[in-house]
Amino acid sequence: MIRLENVTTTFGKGLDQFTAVKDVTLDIQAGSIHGIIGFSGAGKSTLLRNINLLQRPTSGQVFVDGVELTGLSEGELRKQRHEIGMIFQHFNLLNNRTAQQNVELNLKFAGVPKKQRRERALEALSIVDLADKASAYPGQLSGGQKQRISIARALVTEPKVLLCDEPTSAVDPRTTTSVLQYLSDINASLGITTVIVTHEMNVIKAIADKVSVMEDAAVVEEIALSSLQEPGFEPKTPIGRYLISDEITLNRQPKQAQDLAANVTRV
Ligand SMILES: Nc1ncnc2c1ncn2[C@@H]1O[C@H](COP(=O)(O)OP(=O)(O)OP(=O)(O)O)[C@@H](O)[C@H]1O
Repeated sequence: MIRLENVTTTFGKGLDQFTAVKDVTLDIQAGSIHGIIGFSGAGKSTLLRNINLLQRPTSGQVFVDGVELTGLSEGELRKQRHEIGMIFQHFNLLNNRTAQQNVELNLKFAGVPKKQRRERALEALSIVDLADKASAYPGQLSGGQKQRISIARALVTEPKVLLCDEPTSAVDPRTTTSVLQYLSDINASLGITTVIVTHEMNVIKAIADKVSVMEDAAVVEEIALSSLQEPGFEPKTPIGRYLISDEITLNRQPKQAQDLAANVTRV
């Protein structure tokens, strides 16, 4: 569904030039949840933003659902971006618009007639159980609720791909579980290919099928979460081993989000 070929992204010029993503080739399967993990500054967010060309790579190719985004004109790219939703650490909601208006904006940008926007926005809000907060302003909502509004906004154009940039970094642990549960449910029910950037291994262990480990702008290792259950399995790289063993959650099952569901309080 998503293929990056030899993607490199540099910032600045001359002596100030800095490579944030170095020659990354990556395949992400349709319908999967794919994590990108690494320490601060490893290049995770830049790589994620390379997928929808929010950050255009300096070189290399990006394919989403068979379309080479790096080969499109700006106009074609704008259309294609409706296939790719995105959520952010700090939600990026407009504070002077209601939840519903925030969600409707994406439909407006997608050229959906006004009459249909209200109904579709309410449908998207009901996926995250927030139809009753349609008239609330972001300032009246909790962090978890704001992230759910931003998930509804991302889903409203019925994208095939959902990009999540540190979606749980600004919320508390219980809300983290709730947000991950919604992302997991949405992936399962709508089949949306989901890519999650995080520096928290417990997020990856809870929700991802595979994880790309980044270090110094490169993807140094890819780990299928199911392999953590194989006796004797060890990540190949020191950073992979560190990240996997970093958390006190080593004995957790991948896809444990379902197991956690029983204890989740929706917030
Ligand atoms: N627009 C930009 N201009 C210049 N440098 C940038 C820009 N965006 C990112 N960088 C640099 O590229 C490197 C990678 O940044 P990026 O945000 O992708 O890392 P990250 O792994 O997501 O880090 P974090 O976990 O702290 O968000 C950093 O050193 C950052 O300062």
